[in-house]
Amino acid sequence: MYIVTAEEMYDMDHGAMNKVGIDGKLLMENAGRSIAASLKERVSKTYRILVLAGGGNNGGDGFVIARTLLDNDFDVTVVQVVPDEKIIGDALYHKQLFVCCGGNVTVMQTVDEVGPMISRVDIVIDAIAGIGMKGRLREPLASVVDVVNKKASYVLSVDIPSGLPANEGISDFYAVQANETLITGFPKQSAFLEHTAPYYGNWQVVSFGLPSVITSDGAHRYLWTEEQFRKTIPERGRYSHKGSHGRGLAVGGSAEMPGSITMTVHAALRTGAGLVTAATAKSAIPAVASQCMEATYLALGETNGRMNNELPIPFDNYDAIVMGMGMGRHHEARSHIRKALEEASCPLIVDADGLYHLKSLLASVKKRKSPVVLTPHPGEMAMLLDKSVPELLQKPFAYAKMAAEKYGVYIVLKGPFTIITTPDGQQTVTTTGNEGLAKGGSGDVLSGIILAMVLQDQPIMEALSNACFIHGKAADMLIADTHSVYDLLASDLLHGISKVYRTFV
Ligand SMILES: NC(=O)C1=CN([C@@H]2O[C@H](COP(=O)(O)OP(=O)(O)OC[C@H]3O[C@@H](n4cnc5c(N)ncnc54)[C@H](O)[C@@H]3O)[C@@H](O)[C@H]2O)[C@@H](O)CC1
Ligand SMILES: [K+]
Repeated sequence: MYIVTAEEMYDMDHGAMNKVGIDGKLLMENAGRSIAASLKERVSKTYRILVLAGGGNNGGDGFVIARTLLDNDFDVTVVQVVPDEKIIGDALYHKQLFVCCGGNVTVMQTVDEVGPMISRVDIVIDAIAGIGMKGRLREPLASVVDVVNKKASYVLSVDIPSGLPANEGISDFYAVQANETLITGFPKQSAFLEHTAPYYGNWQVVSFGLPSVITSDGAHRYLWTEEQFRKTIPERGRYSHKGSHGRGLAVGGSAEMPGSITMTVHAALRTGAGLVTAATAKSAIPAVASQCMEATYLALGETNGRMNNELPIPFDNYDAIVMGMGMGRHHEARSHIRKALEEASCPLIVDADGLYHLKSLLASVKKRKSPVVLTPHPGEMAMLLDKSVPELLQKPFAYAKMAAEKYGVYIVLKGPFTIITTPDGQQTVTTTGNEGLAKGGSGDVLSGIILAMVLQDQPIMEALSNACFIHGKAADMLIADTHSVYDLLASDLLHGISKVYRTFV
């Protein structure tokens, strides 16, 4: 499923109308009918429904919903929150159909009238404004939204909560707080941003009949769902052997932080890597080995329990490498990262402290022939780009794309909505996971899962998307079953990986 900006959605709408020749009135009919059909399935006819219709096509959708529900004997009325002259084109056509079918439209004179009407009904359908909103909602519509937010017992928004921007990068808005949103066509960027997503409530996508010849044109952002995971997860051949599933290397950890690399190698093995070696400070090895018997070890020279660069790492012996977790920010650790960039001819994944070192080496990354994957959380991404975290979170899609293209890297920008970007700017989003992951060690487990997935026979973009899906889904399955968001530990995720495989593969 694509994730779109308002402009991309309009391009598809216009393509359907101008290239294919589908009438806009028909698209509006489809959109409204899909939403009414969803309501009909689950709402009792004893419920009173009020549609708030604005002046654009979003309001037009509202008239179709009202007409369809009325035809199905629902108790539905429409309050038109803009004057008559603002209802034009396809929306006017559908308003007239509603009225001809016996529908009742009240044109709002003052905002004060709206409160009592909202208080009398069970469901408010918010068709005030859609993706055509420009800037902050003006009066009197802002006051109407205020009344909806204060008085409505249940709000269903059409396409997008009115007042909410569809695109990233906008912080000044006043919007409906929906209980649910039925999105027409494709989800908009704002459904995947921390500061705007909560306004949607629960959301689902409904179709308005866009032909696929139009939708496949030029979209470059996708939601990575369970369906994609099932379709793309590589099969494990009956006659495969450990070498078929890759030799992975994880470089990190120290005497003081042996847990990070332990979780990484353990997660990589649990996810399906054939062979995994942990390269860490010599004195950390007993602690790591006691927790993970299946890994092999490469003892690195150390100073005060932290790796130094006395002993070289044979980077070329591996099929993929992950570096950084718990390795420390001292300069000897940096020289291992530099060497890996120069010498390793396999995919290189850089996480945690490794990202800190990489900042000064970014210019040389593009010269590498084999892929580099960066796995920052927003703080690390902000550090890499010299931005503040709030700045980054306003426009994560744009910043990730800009950095991935500029440095020629894959970026896994971690968060409640993880955005994965390829060097040519394609993006996927995974939405699995929960607040139980907000604990030390979660990222180390993800690094291991990523290492294992990159080692399998699949394109890197799919490997990264599947890895993020598994990591989040493991957490979701654990809190649905044996754990809660409070007690979940990163090491519990290792068992969650098994649950994900047993359920979805
Ligand atoms: N063929 C299509 O284009 C389809 C469009 N659909 C619907 O149409 C919507 C987009 O329609 P439109 O482009 O007409 O735009 P909207 O319906 O989102 O709203 C634009 C209206 O809001 C007003 N407005 C803009 N900025 C404002 C502000 N800051 N304060 C107050 N009023 C403001 C405009 O004057 C206009 O009346 C989608 O969200 C979707 O619901 C669907 O029906 C599917 C088909
Ligand atoms: K709306």
